[in-house]
Amino acid sequence: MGHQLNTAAAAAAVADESLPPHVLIFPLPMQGHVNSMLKLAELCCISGLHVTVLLSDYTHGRLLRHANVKSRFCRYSGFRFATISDGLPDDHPRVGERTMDIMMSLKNVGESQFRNLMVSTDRLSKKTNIEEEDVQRRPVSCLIMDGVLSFAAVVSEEMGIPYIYFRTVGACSFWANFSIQDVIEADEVPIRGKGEDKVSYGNKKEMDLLVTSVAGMEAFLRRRDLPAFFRVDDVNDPGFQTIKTETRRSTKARALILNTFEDLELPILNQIRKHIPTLFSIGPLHAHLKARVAARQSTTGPSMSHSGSFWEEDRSCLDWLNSQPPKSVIYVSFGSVTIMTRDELLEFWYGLVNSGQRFLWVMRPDSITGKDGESRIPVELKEGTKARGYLVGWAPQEDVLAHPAVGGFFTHSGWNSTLESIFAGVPMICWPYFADQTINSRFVSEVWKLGLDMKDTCDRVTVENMVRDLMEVRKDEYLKKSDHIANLARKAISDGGSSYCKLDGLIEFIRSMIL
Ligand SMILES: O=c1ccn([C@@H]2O[C@H](COP(=O)(O)OP(=O)(O)O[C@H]3O[C@H](CO)[C@@H](O)[C@H](O)[C@H]3O)[C@@H](O)[C@H]2O)c(=O)[nH]1
Ligand SMILES: C[C@H]1CC[C@@H]2C(C(=O)O)=CO[C@@H](O)[C@@H]21
Repeated sequence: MGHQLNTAAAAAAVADESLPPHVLIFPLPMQGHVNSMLKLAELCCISGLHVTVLLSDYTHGRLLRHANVKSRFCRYSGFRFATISDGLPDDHPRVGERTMDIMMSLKNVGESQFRNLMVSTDRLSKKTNIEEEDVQRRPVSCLIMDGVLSFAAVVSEEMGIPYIYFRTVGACSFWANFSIQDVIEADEVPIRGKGEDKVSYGNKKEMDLLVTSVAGMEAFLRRRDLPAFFRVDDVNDPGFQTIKTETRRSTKARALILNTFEDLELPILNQIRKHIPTLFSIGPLHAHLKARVAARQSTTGPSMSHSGSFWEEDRSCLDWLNSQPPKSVIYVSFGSVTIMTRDELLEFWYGLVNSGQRFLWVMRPDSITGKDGESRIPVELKEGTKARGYLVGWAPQEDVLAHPAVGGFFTHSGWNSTLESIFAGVPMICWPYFADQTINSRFVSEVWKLGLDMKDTCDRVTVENMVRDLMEVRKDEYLKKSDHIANLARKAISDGGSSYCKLDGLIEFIRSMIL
């Protein structure tokens, strides 16, 4: 009997060894983070790894309702989701300023849930509560976690699981956050003299001063361009402090993944590499995934979209775009988190209509504060929109940006939107709302020269002038520059390109962790 048991154990051990590495991917449960981490998850599946993606129950529900995640991932037998709670009630808005609650709440409730899940499933080698099929997999051999969820690193260290950080923002924002202590010591925050609201935050003269303490950005980074986390009255602000410590903790991980490419952010990546030498820049992930899927298509059948949307995509806008002239439409979308007042909405709307340009505008159902019905929309806006505009609640954004009729993007400068626009060769007008967006927009306008930065203003005349500038007056100049950088992005994800090679390197790195 003893011998039989030993033989069974030995057989299981042999079976285990032949199993692929098992990666646990754990994004902050927000649209922008889940989008890019699901792309990485699919790339890992394509490379033959077993993958578990850990989401909040809330986010998982949104994906099941509105995205094709079931059909998208059922092609990979080693893939599955697991869930925990984000600690917020279902009716919490999870948008606007209250988005920070997601990170802060998970910080409080995440660690014990994560530990329980890992222990009760023997590091996810056993079936979880939401799983339908039981697939044999080894215990998690590597954790790839969002770079702001360091409580997961604590559990990982306890269990001896190697971990890698994936920060879903650009290198520019990561590096500014990494430099927070230097900026505080140089007395460049807090900004003294406050404006009355978010748009007019800070004393204008101080906000326009150059920041001297973020290495490599001295020539162009103004205080108003620092990630919006810096907009605090007190440097001990809990959100600001959390961003500082989470970012600094990245040095403890085995490696850092960024969704960017070498030709886009090389000088900043080199700054980061002085502190974190093992850095995999593997983006733009949305395009990288498409390229790798296309490369294996001949053996695996027809292509499928890679939607991870939390809202239903309204594809009718693609039909509308089909009937518009080439590069004539400005696409307007402020991502999944931005909210605006009714006054701001009207300023944008007048500006767009008065510019005389065609526009496709994503008005997310939960994005207007104090909304009180369509009846109060002035008739000239209704008519201008009927003549040259199209409104949707949520769009298939990657397809929209790739459409030949789109010639500009009015964006909030979320990092995914920025990369998607760069890859599609579409120039931008930036109206950053919070977080990393304020620095992304500075890089778009001053470093890459791909468009205009409208930060800290919101009036119809500025909107009208900027839309005209982008779509008419300086159209050729911006298109030429955008085309050049789009080519570099294409090169990065092609066979032998920087992101392509670094992704192969990352997969090898993960494989080496089970030896
Ligand atoms: O109608 C729409 C609008 C957006 N998207 C997609 O939604 C994602 C939005 O991501 P992003 O542009 O990064 O903006 P946020 O949703 O605001 O993302 C959060 O996460 C990002 C990554 O960390 C940060 O850069 C942002 O500041 C933060 O707000 C993109 O992939 C878009 O393609 C759609 O599919 N349809
Ligand atoms: C809600 C924000 C907390 C941190 C995230 C972030 C980052 O720098 O990683 C940027 O903006 C938001 O996506 C997140």
